[in-house]
Amino acid sequence: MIQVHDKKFVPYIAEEKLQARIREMAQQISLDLEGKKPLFIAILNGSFMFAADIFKHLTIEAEISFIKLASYKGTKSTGNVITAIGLDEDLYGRTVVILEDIVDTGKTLSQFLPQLEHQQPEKLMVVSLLTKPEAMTHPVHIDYLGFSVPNKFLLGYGLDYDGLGRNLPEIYQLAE
Ligand SMILES: O=P(O)(O)OC[C@H]1O[C@H](OP(=O)(O)OP(=O)(O)O)[C@H](O)[C@@H]1O
Ligand SMILES: Nc1nc2[nH]cnc2c(=O)[nH]1
Repeated sequence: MIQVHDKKFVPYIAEEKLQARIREMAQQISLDLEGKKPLFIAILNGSFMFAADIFKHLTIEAEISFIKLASYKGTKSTGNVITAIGLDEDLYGRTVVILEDIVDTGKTLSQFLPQLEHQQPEKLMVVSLLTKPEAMTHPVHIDYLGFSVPNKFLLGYGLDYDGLGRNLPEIYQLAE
């Protein structure tokens, strides 16, 4: 059990299990997108660790870029997604792969994906380490998923509680 600010969290996904799944996902993506020179777009802040780990296990030619979107404050979605750093790349005709740490309500991606579609990429795919099917109010198709998890607030491996906990190498769940 660990404490961050006022809340207690219990271990949920161990580092070895995370890393093994990420390697499998990278292998599958490499097989499927061979020769496509995909452009990966990681959504900051939360995805920085996942993006780095998955990207280094890819065995194909690929590019990566970053965009900053945010909607969470404390342990709740504000329902208001803001773009804090935009995207410079031209997506026309490209295979574009979004990297997310978590798709929770689906609000962030359901607002962001249409903006990308507008630029007419050849293909637009989503990779997410985590999703919470019970929380999804804005359905988002996930092409490559790490783990499906219950509707409880998670911490660690990029995911924060009011700015803290992102550095934890494993994932924790809010204690009952
Ligand atoms: O599906 P949703 O309910 O929209 O939630 C998913 C979003 O929430 C997290 O970002 P957050 O807004 O917490 O910002 P951060 O990545 O900077 O912590 C996560 O990285 C996703 O982008
Ligand atoms: N830290 C954290 N951020 C999130 N953003 C969307 N869902 C979550 C979650 O469960 N934990």
